[in-house]
Amino acid sequence: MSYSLATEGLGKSFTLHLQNATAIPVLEGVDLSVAAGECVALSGPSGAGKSTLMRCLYGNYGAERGRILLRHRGEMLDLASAPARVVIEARRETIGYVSQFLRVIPRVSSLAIVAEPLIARGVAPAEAEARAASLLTRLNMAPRLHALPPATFSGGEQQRVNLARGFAAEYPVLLLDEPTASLDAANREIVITLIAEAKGRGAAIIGIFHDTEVRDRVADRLFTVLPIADAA
Ligand SMILES: Nc1ncnc2c1ncn2[C@@H]1O[C@H](COP(=O)(O)OP(=O)(O)OP(=O)(O)O)[C@@H](O)[C@H]1O
Repeated sequence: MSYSLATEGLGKSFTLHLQNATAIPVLEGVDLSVAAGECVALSGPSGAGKSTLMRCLYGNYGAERGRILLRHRGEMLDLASAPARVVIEARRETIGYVSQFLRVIPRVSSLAIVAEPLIARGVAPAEAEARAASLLTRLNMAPRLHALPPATFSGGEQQRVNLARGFAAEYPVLLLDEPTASLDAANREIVITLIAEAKGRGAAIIGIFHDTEVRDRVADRLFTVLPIADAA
């Protein structure tokens, strides 16, 4: 089977520098894989390391051990050892990450935030903005909100801007961290549809879904992350 993203023996611990450099091991020997068109949901108890694993997959946290293999430009790229410029290129073209909270940039409109990844990839600004507007509208963001910076938006509105940005770009690999956490039932349904459409066009998706109904409807299988003491 060929995978869009796979980890081999991934390990990560945190070092608490202000507490005598105490090491907190979080991930050990993680072998996870996701194929094109598949959605894998990370499960496991609170504090087990699901968010840490997601951040390692996107390169926000460096992996201490193991490999993170991403199908990028037709070849398997090890994100764990790739130079920063290659990681940035992979993020532009291949792997997207919808975090739980939007990173708000002062004075930048919602439309520009959503269109930005498309423009970075070379899509003409007018087309990128049309696609951004269409996604925002699908997520029930009224046109008057498109021109506003999302700093003053509600939690659910900010999450929808973040989701529009992630889905508009049509990344081949998409990481979703609790994508429906702040949404009402109607918008939750739309996100479920967007995930199904992304799978349909061959995207590989890894998600954390605390809403078990959403998880059961979108996930093809679960990958359990266990606290290291339990896994040993
Ligand atoms: N930056 C950090 N520095 C030190 N410890 C951290 C850091 N980030 C996470 N941890 C610890 O790593 C462990 C895993 O945290 P993580 O947030 O990945 O868990 P999770 O499975 O996503 O939990 P939840 O389901 O509650 O969101 C926890 O014990 C947490 O306290």
